[in-house]
Amino acid sequence: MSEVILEVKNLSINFGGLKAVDDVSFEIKRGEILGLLGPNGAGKTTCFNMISGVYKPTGGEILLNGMRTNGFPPYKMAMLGVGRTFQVVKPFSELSVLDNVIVALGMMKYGSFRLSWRFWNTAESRLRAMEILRRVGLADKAELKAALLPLGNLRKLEIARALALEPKLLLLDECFSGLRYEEIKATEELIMRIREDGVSVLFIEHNMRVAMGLSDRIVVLDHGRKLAEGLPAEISANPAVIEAYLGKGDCADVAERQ
Ligand SMILES: Nc1ncnc2c1ncn2[C@@H]1O[C@H](COP(=O)(O)OP(=O)(O)OP(=O)(O)O)[C@@H](O)[C@H]1O
Repeated sequence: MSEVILEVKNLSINFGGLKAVDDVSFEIKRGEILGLLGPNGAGKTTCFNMISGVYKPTGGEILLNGMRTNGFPPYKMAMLGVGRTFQVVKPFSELSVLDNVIVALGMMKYGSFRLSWRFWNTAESRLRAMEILRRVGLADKAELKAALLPLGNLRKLEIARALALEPKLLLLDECFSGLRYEEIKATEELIMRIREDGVSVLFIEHNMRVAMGLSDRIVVLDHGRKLAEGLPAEISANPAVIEAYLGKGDCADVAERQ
């Protein structure tokens, strides 16, 4: 587990006078699960937006497999192996679960939704999409309209669509949010299986128990800056982390774990 997939060096972005991300550095190795934590407004999603090409950093560097990708557009980052899910799930709700994955496969092949219709309904695309749905545990829902799925399955569909891009790095933005206990367990197992396939996972999570249990390492942001980095046990015992959370009345169970 020593090959570095993503390196973020002194990453910064300003929105007007606000330093939303300020001099943040960390790296992720192949097959590693890294938790990105921090109170509301800490800059976590903004980091995702820079890594996935939505925002261009105003300072610092993003290196994917050693290649500088600052300012690359999202489709290019997807082609280079950065898959992503969103805090708010965004399936094509009128399409079936299977067709949602087929569209994502077309994106992988053609780089645009406009052209991905070419991939539609080929035997190859259906087979591949079913394989991905089996991987995430949604094969029996393939023909259902996405709009009919409950949140837990919608989040699995988001992960399926990201997997269609055959990512080397998967960014998961609060993929446990709103899930029931059994759904959380199933999603944790899914992420562990994804990692076993050699994919690196960077995930944003507010639920401390989930973050501590799933992460190999954790990076904590606060007010755009890196507050701490370490093993889950080190993070849960870190006074600065406890203060950042308790100060905001958030995630009090960091302290409980000591
Ligand atoms: N496009 C933007 N324009 C202006 N300010 C922004 C923009 N995107 C994010 N911000 C600001 O940057 C800061 C960091 O936001 P971000 O969404 O990255 O935080 P977060 O850690 O993901 O928070 P949460 O846990 O609530 O999702 C916030 O103050 C936010 O209002």
